Parts: sequence; structure tokens; C-alpha cells
Amino acid sequence: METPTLEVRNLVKHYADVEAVKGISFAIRPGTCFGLLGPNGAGKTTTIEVVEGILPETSGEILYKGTPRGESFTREAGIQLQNTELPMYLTVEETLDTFRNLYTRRAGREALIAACRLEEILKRDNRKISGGQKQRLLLAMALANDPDLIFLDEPTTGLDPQARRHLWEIVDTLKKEGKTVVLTTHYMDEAQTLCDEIAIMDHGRIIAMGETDALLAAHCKGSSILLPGTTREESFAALSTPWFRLPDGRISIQTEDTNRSLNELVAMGIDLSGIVVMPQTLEDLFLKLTGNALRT
Ligand SMILES: Nc1ncnc2c1ncn2[C@@H]1O[C@H](COP(=O)(O)OP(=O)(O)OP(=O)(O)O)[C@@H](O)[C@H]1O
Repeated sequence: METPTLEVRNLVKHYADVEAVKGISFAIRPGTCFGLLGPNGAGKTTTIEVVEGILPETSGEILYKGTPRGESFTREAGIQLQNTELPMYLTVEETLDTFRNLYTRRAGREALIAACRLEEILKRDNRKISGGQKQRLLLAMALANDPDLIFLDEPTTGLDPQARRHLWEIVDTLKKEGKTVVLTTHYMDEAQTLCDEIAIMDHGRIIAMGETDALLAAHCKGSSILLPGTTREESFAALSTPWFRLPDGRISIQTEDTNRSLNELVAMGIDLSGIVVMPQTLEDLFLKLTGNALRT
């Protein structure tokens, strides 16, 4: 088997009074995008920050291209952190140049500007760029050393749909160039679009992992039935399938036998006005496994 770009073996991370990561293992193949998903507090950021070398591990092994992380990891990894503050009083161009000059191995300046679509905002002060533009600049900074391995921690949180898609296109191009990407996200559509493999974390453990398509094929064969939020929760006591209340108030019923579930609802006397029936997605798998609605 090809040597993984990154391999994590039995990683444990404790803070003073919290066991944030409780022994997780995964391997990421070169040129793929690996998604780390999970509800708030699952341990994703802790995992990614330990792997990046920002936090020390409590125990476990982390291998980069088959050996413990060393100088080559520092040289070849690119990190886009969550909530990074940009230097004030610098323009986008000055910020990017400053970052590129930190490295001996560098991405081509013009290629970087084009890849992250910064042409239009180069002369603009960092304080005067939009959220999507800031994310693109942060991505350019993470790519300044022409990394082989790129960490993106919730890169599209808070962005509008167009800006998110913009960032997806950039990630897709990185993959096509053979780069390996580690992504944490709360957006299941994002994971489904970008990730070749995903791991779902909850309470510091990986509760499901595999190729995205295979996970979907194995776990999302059925339908998701959505009922309006006005339906009373007590009504569902007799349902034979799992159900959840979504953040928007609607009830989501997960079923592999749509006809049977609809018949059950009718037999229970539930008003089916406004019902929606959809094929299951990664979001339904996530709900089924964690019982947690995602932050939106
Ligand atoms: N510096 C810290 N000191 C103590 N506990 C921490 C610290 N950072 C995180 N934790 C705790 O560790 C657990 C995992 O947190 P972490 O931020 O890794 O989760 P996450 O999956 O990234 O969550 P989110 O989606 O909200 O970013 C949580 O219980 C959190 O409160």
C-alpha cells in the first residue's frame, strides 16, 4: 500500500480536566481530502492542532510520509487556522509577500494570487476585506510555502453560499494538483462534495470512518422524512425508526422502508400536511450516529 501522507495512531489528548481525544487512529492517502466531522466539542480542533504540532499530544504516534514529524513536516505542511487575526495596516499584497518571504520553499507569487483569486483586492487594507476574501487570503497564506499537506479548519464557516463554492473550487484544484487536504467542517454538503474519506468524531472518539461514497452507500440507503415543526414530539413514541428534531424545528425521521414509515405515521393519526420525503445524505448519517444536530 502507498505510504500515507499522514498517519495517526492511537492519539490521546487530555487537557487539565478534559479528555478531549480518546485514542483515535486514521491514515490519509496522498492527493486526497480527508474530512474530520463531528458536533461541537467532539475533539476535531484538538485533533487537528495536535497533528499540526501546535499542541503536544498526551500519547500516540503521528507519522508524516511514514516517519515521525520533523523538519520536512514543518517545511511541507500548510495551516489555515480558525479565527486568525490578520495584521492591521497591511494590504493583502503586503501580507501575502510577508508570508511568502518567511519560507525558502515558496509557491509562485502570481500563481498563488490567481489560485486564491486575490487579484482584485491586492491593494486593499486587511481591515477592509469581506469574510470570503479574508478566507481566501488565509488560504493563500497557508499555501505560501507550496505545501504538500494542507490543514483547513472550518474554512467556510460564516461564508455565503457563493463564497463557500468559491473555496470548494480552490480545494478541488489543490487535490487535482496532488496535494493532500485535511478538512474540518460542520457542513455535510461540503464534506460530501470535497472529501474522499471522512471520519465522524463524537466525545473524543471516531464513531464512523471510510470512503465517503462507501459510507453513504452503506448507511444512507433509505429516506429522510421531514415533518413540520408543529408536530408534537409525544406523537412519535410508537415509531419503529429513529427521529430527531432539526435546528429549524422540523422533525426528521430516518427510514430504510419509506412505505412502512408512512403507513406507521398514518396509523398513528399524524397529520402529513407539509411532509417532505428525501433520499438520505451524509447529514442523516451524522444525525443517526451522533444524535446531534449540526451547528449551522
Ligand atoms: N484549551 C482547552 N482547555 C480545556 N479544555 C479544552 C480546551 N480546548 C478544548 N477543550 C475541550 O475539549 C473538548 C474538545 O474540544 P474541541 O475544540 O477539540 O472540539 P471541536 O470538535 O473542535 O468543537 P467545535 O466544533 O465546537 O470547534 C471540548 O470538551 C472542549 O471544551
